[in-house]
Amino acid sequence: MSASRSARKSNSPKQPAAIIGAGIGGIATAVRLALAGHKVTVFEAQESFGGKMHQLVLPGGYRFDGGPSLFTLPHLVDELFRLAGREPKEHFRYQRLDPITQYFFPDGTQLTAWADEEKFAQEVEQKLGVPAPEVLQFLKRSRLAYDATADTFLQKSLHKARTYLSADVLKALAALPRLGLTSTMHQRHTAAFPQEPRLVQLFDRFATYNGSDPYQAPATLSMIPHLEHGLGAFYPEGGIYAIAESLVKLAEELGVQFRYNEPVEEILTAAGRVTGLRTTQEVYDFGLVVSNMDVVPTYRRLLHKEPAPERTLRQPRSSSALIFYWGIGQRFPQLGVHNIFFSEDYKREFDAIFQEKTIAADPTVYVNITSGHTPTDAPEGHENWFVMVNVPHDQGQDWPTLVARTREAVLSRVSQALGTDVGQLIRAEHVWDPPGIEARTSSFGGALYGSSSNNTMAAFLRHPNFSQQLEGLYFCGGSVHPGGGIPLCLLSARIVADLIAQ
Ligand SMILES: Cc1cc2nc3c(=O)[nH]c(=O)nc-3n(C[C@H](O)[C@H](O)[C@H](O)COP(=O)(O)OP(=O)(O)OC[C@H]3O[C@@H](n4cnc5c(N)ncnc54)[C@H](O)[C@@H]3O)c2cc1C
Repeated sequence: MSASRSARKSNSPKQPAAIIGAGIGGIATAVRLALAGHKVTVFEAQESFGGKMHQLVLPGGYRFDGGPSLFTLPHLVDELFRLAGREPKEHFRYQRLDPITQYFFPDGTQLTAWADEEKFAQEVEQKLGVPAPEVLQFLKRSRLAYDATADTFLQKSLHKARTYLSADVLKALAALPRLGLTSTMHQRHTAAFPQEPRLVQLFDRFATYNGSDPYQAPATLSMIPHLEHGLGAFYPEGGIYAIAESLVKLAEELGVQFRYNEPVEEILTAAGRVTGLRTTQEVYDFGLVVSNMDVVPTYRRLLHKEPAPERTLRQPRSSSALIFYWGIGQRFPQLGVHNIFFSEDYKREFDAIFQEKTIAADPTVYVNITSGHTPTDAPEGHENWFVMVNVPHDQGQDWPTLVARTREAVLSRVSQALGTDVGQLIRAEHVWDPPGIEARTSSFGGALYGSSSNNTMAAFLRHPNFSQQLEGLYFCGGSVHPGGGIPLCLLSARIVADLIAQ
């Protein structure tokens, strides 16, 4: 044990803790509990860690991050290394992306989202004709909304009475109506840029960052652009998978034991508290259990003898994704790490997802390419395309038909925008659809972010980070408070560790 580690680690013996699932939330919780002095065992159903944050390699040498591709708030990863007394840069490195995103509109307009807000505003003025000061004013409002609410809604448990005793929290709650509880994100963006539907579409897209619908989600979510435009988008050295990889290494150095290929089948309880776990291999005694498994199957499968919080579990799910991983036999210098090919009719697209539970004929296409930054991710002269379309979560749709139809629509859109027959360039292919996402991660219906944030009260209706019925049971990860996405999963780990410490 290093001197720094022993200095940081708690001396008092704590009860052993079990974590169900080695997703990013489970890994971060393992690090925190190990640092607090708990002996931690992580049970993972799959053969390795990461959950949605896994990686895959296709024949021909194309490496892909399987799930997340956009990385914000990197200090939340650094924080874990610092807590362990390590210099973050020696274990995990990243760079700020500039430009952040290349946007392609159906009318042929191409717009670059530069990291610098002024430069981005100038680009919008030049390409879309919206005066730069109006764009800067919008981004400023996004920052103010973020600053007014993020600490309260993302960093604290909303389900403990003591949270509401703080003056900051009461101030944030009082600010909510002003920040937009009665209008939608789309209405907010249309009011800001009435003359330019393309800019409205660009900012509406941020609703998809937590799997929501900009035509339903409250205008308070207009704070999301600040995450990317104000605080920055980042690229980890080696890709997103490096986040999970470096944190698992840290957890192992802190003594955390990872038991792969060992799914948990039941959380054992007696007299209102957790007593242990039954896995496919053994029965274990544990008084402290943290589930990183999606909260719906945690109740339905692991706690089926206990009453479930039905109202919480019935909250509408977030969107899911259909991903085509393509090894592409050519380089496209006009593309960056993040590329968006917008559809003609954004409203149609979200109606299809959230009302009709299907995929619109002409969906917006997101293409993530990491081989420009990490050359080993594709052979020389080739690229690794992670091509994603937002889709509804699985409700028994005819996925093979939807996948085949959407593949053609995607190829048509990107080929048209790039002036090349992209289908001819595909050298390797893999597809991940909502049933596949559920099968690999246990996420209910393959939803990417747990429940959606389409409802004004969504933040309060998410499952808390602790069980209200069973002592010793806690929850982390994207299906519980504060929500899905890498930063929020990392924050869920912080909240769980704080609750356990208290
Ligand atoms: C295609 C896609 C794109 C995304 N894009 C982004 C993005 O750009 N930026 C971003 O921030 N976020 C993005 N996300 C969301 C982000 O990936 C997730 O919010 C986050 O990774 C979820 O982490 P988690 O801790 O909830 O665990 P999960 O990743 O859901 O992992 C849960 C783990 O628990 C294991 N498990 C489940 N049941 C059991 C059991 N019974 N016993 C043992 N183990 C079990 C699973 O095998 C899995 O390893 C994306 C997700 C996907 C799928």
